[in-house]
Amino acid sequence: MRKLAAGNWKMNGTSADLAAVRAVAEAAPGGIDVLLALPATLLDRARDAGVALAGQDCHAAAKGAHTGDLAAAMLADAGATAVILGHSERRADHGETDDAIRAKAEAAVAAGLAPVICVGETLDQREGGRALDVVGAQLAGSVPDRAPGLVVAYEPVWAIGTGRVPTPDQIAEVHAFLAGRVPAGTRLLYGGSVKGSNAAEIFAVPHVHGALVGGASLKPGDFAPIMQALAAS
Ligand SMILES: O=C(CO)COP(=O)(O)O
Repeated sequence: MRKLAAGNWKMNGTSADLAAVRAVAEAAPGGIDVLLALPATLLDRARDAGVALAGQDCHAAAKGAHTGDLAAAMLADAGATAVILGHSERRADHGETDDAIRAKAEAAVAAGLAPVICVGETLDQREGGRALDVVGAQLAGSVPDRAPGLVVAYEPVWAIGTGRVPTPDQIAEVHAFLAGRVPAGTRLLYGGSVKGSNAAEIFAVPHVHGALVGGASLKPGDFAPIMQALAAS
């Protein structure tokens, strides 16, 4: 299975950052896939930068009266080949449910986009011993029956943007659990405070096929060592 280094720029990036997209493309080592989930406003302008692109959300409908939303086919038309769905920030900020995420994923598949579906427990849920129950329910509820190119990202909410990273054993437990529940060929990414300094340790964990990187994907100098660690893993 080809490994995948994915960057999630979240609500960051303007035309001034297109040079960073090109720099990531240039720094990408051979042998791994690299994917940047840019703000939708940059997708079309980055389509010739030499790196695969993803959206960060899409609507479940193909078109229509949904002010401010984007259809999966619009993202594909702008150059995306994948879309992140069900990120914990969207689950929290927009009240996205597993049902809604599954409907979006079905729309993404219909438009030819690979869905990158995020799951992950909060700190309360982990401390309550419910991490596997939570990610298992999110997975069962949000992954469609048919999803070519499916990627699942395990992103513990308490590790996102905090500098806190689960132990390799904690990541291994969740990834082994997910590996037993996803279709064959599904890549499993870890996300949450991945940096150049911890990437090699994370990529050595069984059933970790790459990373979904937030903050450290914004600067090519931070993302390059993560890509290199993945290529070397
Ligand atoms: O949410 C994330 C990627 O989707 C992770 O963000 P950080 O790498 O900034 O912790």
